[in-house]
Amino acid sequence: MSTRAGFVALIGEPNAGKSTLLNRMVGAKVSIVTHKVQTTRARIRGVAMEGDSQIVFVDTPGLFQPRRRLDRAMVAAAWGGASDADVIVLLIEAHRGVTEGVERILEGLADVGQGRRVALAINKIDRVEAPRLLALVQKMNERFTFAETFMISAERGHGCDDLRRWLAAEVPEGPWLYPEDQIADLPMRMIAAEMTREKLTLRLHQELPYQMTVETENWEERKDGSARIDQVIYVMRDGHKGIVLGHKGETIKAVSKASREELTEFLGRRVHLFLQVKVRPGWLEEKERYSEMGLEFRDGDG
Ligand SMILES: Nc1nc2c(ncn2[C@@H]2O[C@H](COP(=O)(O)OP(=O)(O)OP(=O)(O)O)[C@@H](O)[C@H]2O)c(=O)[nH]1
Repeated sequence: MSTRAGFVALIGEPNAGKSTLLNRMVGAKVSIVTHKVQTTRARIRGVAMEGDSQIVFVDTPGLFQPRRRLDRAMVAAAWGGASDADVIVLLIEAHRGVTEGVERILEGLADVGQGRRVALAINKIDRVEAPRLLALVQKMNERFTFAETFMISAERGHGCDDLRRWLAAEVPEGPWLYPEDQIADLPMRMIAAEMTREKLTLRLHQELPYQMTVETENWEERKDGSARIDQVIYVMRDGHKGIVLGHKGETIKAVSKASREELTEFLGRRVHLFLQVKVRPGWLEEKERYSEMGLEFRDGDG
């Protein structure tokens, strides 16, 4: 059996229906709530299995929420997740057509999308009549050479299976990136890590060592209905460790408490959260390796 696996960046304006589509693709409810903090990190939104293919969806936060001063470097960084992905899916809304936001994305694609597979998915087709839809398909394809165009309704499911099958065939041949038994709780692990990261960011402000990552190492469902979550905060240098721990461990304690409270509310049950800080000097190299796959920090994060 030859397996396939790869990264798919789902891009589109806010409200285009990315979350709805993702839930369809992944087949489970995945919602990321920590959008308060602007990071340019490509994070994993979910993993879909289709036949022998593993499709890992990443998103590119910050891309479509222009900041007051959005310089070139930030735009480039924000596109990072998309430019590292094997396939890009641009999601637009049928009834809104080529909006200003879509124009901006098309401009970005002219750079980033060159030489890579980009699919167009026109969503919310339930909201328009066929002639208007076809005109939009034509207009968009005149603007960019899409590898394929899909007309879908993420909410009702139309066209979603076709899109998933197409993506499954597009991702490169290779071993799966996640063990099958971890896929189900992967989004939750990511969300939990993101929550802790957010608390660290809020707590440390400018002091935050940007070369830092949080990983959920272990997630255990306990018989009493609570969850035990072990996370590791990786920093680059010993000095950073001190910053994260804080005076007498005050910072890490406060972060742990805040993150635990949010997780408890999010999960609707008791959470035991264990945080550890580890120095991982080799992380930068790993970071580069990972970012090739659209996985980790981009420079300019934070
Ligand atoms: N009519 C219609 N509405 C849809 C469809 N797909 C999504 N929606 C609605 O569009 C709205 C936005 O969907 P989301 O999935 O939250 O959009 P998003 O792109 O993830 O939005 P952000 O998180 O803001 O980036 C929701 O109210 C959905 O119910 C569709 O196929 N048809």
